Amino acid sequence: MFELSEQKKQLLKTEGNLLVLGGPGSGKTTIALLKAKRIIEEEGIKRGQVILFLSFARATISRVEEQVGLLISDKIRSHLEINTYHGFIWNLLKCHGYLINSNAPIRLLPPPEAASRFANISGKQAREEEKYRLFKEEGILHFDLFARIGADLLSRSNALAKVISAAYPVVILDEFQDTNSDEWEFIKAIGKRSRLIALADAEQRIYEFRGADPARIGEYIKEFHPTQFDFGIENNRSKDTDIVQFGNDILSGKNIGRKYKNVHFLGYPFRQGYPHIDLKFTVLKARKKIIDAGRKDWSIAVLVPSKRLMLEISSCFSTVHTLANGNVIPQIKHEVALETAGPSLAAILIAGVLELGSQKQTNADRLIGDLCEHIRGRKGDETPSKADLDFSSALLEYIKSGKIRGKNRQLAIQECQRIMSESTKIEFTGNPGGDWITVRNLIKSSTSGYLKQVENDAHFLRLLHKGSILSINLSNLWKDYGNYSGATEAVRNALLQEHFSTSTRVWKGVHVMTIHKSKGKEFDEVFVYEGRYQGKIVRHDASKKEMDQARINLRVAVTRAKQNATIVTPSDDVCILLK
Ligand SMILES: Nc1ncnc2c1ncn2[C@@H]1O[C@H](COP(=O)(O)OP(=O)(O)OP(=O)(O)O)[C@@H](O)[C@H]1O
Repeated sequence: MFELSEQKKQLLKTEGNLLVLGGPGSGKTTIALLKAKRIIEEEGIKRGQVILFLSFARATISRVEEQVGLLISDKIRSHLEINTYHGFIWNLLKCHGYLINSNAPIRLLPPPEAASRFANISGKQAREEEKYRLFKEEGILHFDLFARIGADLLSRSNALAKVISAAYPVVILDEFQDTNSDEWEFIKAIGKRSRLIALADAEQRIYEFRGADPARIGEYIKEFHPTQFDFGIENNRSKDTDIVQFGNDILSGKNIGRKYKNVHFLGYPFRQGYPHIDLKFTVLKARKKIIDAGRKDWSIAVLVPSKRLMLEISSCFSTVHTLANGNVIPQIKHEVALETAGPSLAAILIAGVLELGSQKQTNADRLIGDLCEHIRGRKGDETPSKADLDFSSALLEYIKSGKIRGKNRQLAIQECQRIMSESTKIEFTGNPGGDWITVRNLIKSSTSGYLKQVENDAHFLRLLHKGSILSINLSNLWKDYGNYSGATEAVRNALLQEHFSTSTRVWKGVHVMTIHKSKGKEFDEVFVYEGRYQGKIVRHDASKKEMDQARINLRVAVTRAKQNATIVTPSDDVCILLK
């Protein structure tokens, strides 16, 4: 079992609210779970009472679950709930939402549909107002409002707040430094009666853009008077390496000119036509070394500053390259955390064709409507381009007036009509996987770029594997009706379930993700990669604030490594934090 420092042993004995500070890998999550274990086993917890471990992201939860598996027996596991703010608050609202909104039941606005609905509302203020209006007037809840509405609920109903705190007497707050103002309001409300254990590292604050505030830890101290513990630079993740030291030195710039054990730097040259091939070689080499050493359950992460670079790397890893000298560079099997809006909206469109086609009905307007949703919402939180917005507005106008101008727009309409008509001629088989691909291929046959984009996005959907809930539900529809009537609803439900599911994901093999997504995770080998033209860790002309944020981001990235961290940067334009 783990050996604990005196300070950690002391923490286990301390009652009341706690603030647990410490650098990357200092053991904050681990000690919080051990504390939960002790509370459950020794301090006594009543039947039905649960310790809540609150995290921001589902991906972090799977990492925490891994640790729970090592530390906590199944017997006491039932007294521990690990959930996201979204998941926990949604459960509250499902049961008690009527207390703050008479539009019962409250309906959720899933992120992909929200993206499409908000596509042409510009300005933060206007978007916020529309979110509130939707909730107040129509009872439709945008995901961004969860924490604020949850806080409202607890502060308005004393009786409910008492019930919740009786059920959750202790709440552990993971990554507390990244708490935004709405989440803070929620914490203040629940902390009135429940004990709080906040885990934080101010220097891992990488969500300032979504409202994380440097003053938050101070506010917590003022409000809850916690007993404080600081594990400083204790390093349990990458023992006997200088990885944490390097991470800390990056913050002040002390790293320049120094060497660090197990921290490597690699410059890559410009290679016409093969932009990321050096990274690919490097990862292949690292993977081979691990496999040759007979290691099982290994993990490698490639962490990049931007989503666009992540997609480029993923596509490079998925390609078999043949070099000028005839050498063949194989694919690298990997996982990539893709934006889910595009694939989700593509799935809704495909389900619509499946649903109508299998009933021998055509309704091209519905397909055109689904195509508009996809065009407007496929980039998630990013606003679509003006061209895309204009295109989708023209199609929507066509649905109303039957009029459309412009070659590409007419083509999209004709293609929707053709696809609908062709879909009624398909002999569907009742095998959801096969029928899904038949529809996808029909869409692929389109000559309209916008429909091709749907087909492209649909490849990244991971909902329809054998045995999945969606696959079973579609099979059941077929059994009941002999067609796929209700397929769209089934897909929407599956997408929502996916959003709240906290099923454990195993972080093994090669992963490509943004630095932001890597927070709270750990991998054997980490490659932090920056692009040549875009996806820089920091721009040359960055402001002081941007530079400080980039230092924090780079520290988070390298300290995800257990064994080796390698920073890969263009050799003729080395990252300015390294020189
Ligand atoms: N006392 C200990 N002895 C040995 N290993 C430990 C100990 N505490 C934690 N570890 C291991 O060190 C790693 C990092 O621990 P943990 O995730 O708890 O740190 P953290 O402070 O939450 O990290 P971060 O802030 O980077 O997310 C984990 O693999 C964990 O199993």
